[in-house]
Amino acid sequence: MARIEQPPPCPWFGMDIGGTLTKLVYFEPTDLTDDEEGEEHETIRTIRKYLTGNKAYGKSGIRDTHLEMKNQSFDGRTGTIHFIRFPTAGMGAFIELAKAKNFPSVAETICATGGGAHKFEQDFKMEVNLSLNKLDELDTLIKGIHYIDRNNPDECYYWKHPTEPERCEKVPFDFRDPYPYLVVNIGSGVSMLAVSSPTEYRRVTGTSLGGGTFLGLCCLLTGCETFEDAIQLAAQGDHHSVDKLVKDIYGGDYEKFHLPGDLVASSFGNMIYPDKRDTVSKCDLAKATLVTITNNIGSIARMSAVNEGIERVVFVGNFLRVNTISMKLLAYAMEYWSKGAMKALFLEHEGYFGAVGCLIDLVSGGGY
Ligand SMILES: Nc1ncnc2c1ncn2[C@@H]1O[C@H](COP(=O)(O)OP(=O)(O)OP(=O)(O)O)[C@@H](O)[C@H]1O
Ligand SMILES: CC(C)(CO)[C@@H](O)C(=O)NCCC(=O)O
Repeated sequence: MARIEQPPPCPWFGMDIGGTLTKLVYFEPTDLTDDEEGEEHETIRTIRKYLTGNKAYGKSGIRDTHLEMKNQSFDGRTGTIHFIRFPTAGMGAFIELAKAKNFPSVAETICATGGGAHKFEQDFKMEVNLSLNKLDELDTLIKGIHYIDRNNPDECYYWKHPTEPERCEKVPFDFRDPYPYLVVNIGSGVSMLAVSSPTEYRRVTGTSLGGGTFLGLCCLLTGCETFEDAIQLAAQGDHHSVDKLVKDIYGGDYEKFHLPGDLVASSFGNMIYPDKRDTVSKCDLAKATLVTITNNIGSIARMSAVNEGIERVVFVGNFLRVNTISMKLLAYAMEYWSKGAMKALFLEHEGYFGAVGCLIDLVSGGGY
């Protein structure tokens, strides 16, 4: 049953504590009158100024200013939603900051989702005396997708001509009547959900070969340290020398079953040969890792969509951040293997939907 209550007083946050990244969304009221600003609790003012005045927080916190949503209205208040992320490994420092900024004097509870809402619940209680109102990560993901899509006209898009660099373009997609659709959430691991209405969905399947696998393998194979570096290496690499292709096995196409010679027959299959291992570069290994993980996800997504009788597949999650290579690969693979029947769709706010779903739950008293 929906819980319909008044939202608590500001500040309003939603937090998604994932296996790799924590996503924090913050609603900044922008309609405060001078009087209200004067009366604002000092701690709220400090938090507001700190969060909205910076783009970087400590060593690894980032505010994604390009995603900011202005003129959002909740409970008679108008304001801006801000999008902030930091590595979950830094949760200790975040808890310290909440303590230092005296957060518990203005909020007793934070709405939180993701595995970390469970894992860190006791730490929040013991260290800062904050209770976590735990929400399910997939419920909030769907809620967040529906809220943002309805409130940001340019949210949904697809890639047209994904394999032709000169003609390839990002095209807006009208997502007003999307049901049924499949959500493929590529985080550390991958969850796939069949969504049949604004309130009904089912987790169809998942795979542990996800964004965490890409980054973990890249760190091992190339010595890189960050996701951004891994993606940059991949952008300069060529996977064809790492993978064994159909033409490496057939000498050309496998005609009977229409498998073109350039198709990957065996990911990393050429790395069994010492001479090939000696000639591949770090960039090639990064690209091969990216292509392997992406194609595997695309393949499971396509089979799940076929099983569910679904044609629209929406890919989200931070694995797609600054990662047009994977988006274009997914766009091509979905279209090619479904003979044009399926479409790969993408959303601008990539990894933030769970955190937004939490915020919406908070401000709507669970009744949204
Ligand atoms: N700055 C970054 N640091 C680390 N990983 C990043 C970064 N940017 C993008 N990524 C990619 O995003 C993935 C994490 O995505 P996301 O935040 O959606 O998942 P999560 O919530 O941490 O994981 P899960 O949902 O499985 O608990 C990483 O595994 C990595 O592939
Ligand atoms: C465990 C979660 C749901 C945490 O977000 C995610 O990482 C995931 O869906 N992993 C894949 C698990 C599997 O279905 O094999």
